Amino acid sequence: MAIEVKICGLNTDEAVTAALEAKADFLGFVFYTRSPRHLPIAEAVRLAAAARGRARIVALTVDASDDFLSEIVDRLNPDLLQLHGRETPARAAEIRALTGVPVMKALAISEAADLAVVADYVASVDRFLFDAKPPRTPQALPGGNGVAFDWRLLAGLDPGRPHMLSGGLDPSNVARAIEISGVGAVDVSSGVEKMPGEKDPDLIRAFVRNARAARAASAPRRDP
Ligand SMILES: O=C(O)c1ccccc1N[C@@H]1O[C@H](COP(=O)(O)O)[C@@H](O)[C@H]1O
Repeated sequence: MAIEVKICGLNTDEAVTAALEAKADFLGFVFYTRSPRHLPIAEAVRLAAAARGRARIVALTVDASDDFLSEIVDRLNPDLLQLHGRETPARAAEIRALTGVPVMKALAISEAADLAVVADYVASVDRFLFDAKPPRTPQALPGGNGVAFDWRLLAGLDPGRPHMLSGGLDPSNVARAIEISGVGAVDVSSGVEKMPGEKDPDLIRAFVRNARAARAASAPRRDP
């Protein structure tokens, strides 16, 4: 079964076109003002128009308010909300009920014990995204830092929901990451950039190609 690929932090027509032509499955738009990939909602709506029906549209938020989430959903109509902050299981369930949009909760992983919280979230979310813990520096973002974790921690894991791997992936390591972790879906942001916030169409194409060429170790769960 084909590996699913999400390209996150898209902010130009050129990058959206590259992701769509490469047949990425998910296109991510970042709504977090501290990120170099942050977009005003109107610009995300414009960029996403080309993607609708060709790839799933993902809105990434970090501890967003009800008002902000409602505005994103009303205007962008995303297929998936990526919750990349400190949202609790109760808050994730609340967001899903408020918006009616499936949610993907990002969990920060550095050791096996970090996976214990999966059980707390499983009833409240539709997908998991396993990302590295951010560096302990004042300028570090909750994600998008280009930092990897030990992919072996995910080998053989069934979190009860479809899951994606992210954190420090790039065209040179994505196939190995898939083979070691056994995941059926991967997500990338900084690994397909020339500099923070500036996507490279060639790297986007190479990432999707190399992910699809990987030998998946396990049959991935599908949908939403
Ligand atoms: O990309 C961002 O700017 C971002 C900001 C805040 C939270 C998450 C963010 N991105 C997500 O982080 C992971 C890993 O990114 P990277 O490939 O290591 O750069 C990825 O899931 C992005 O969706």
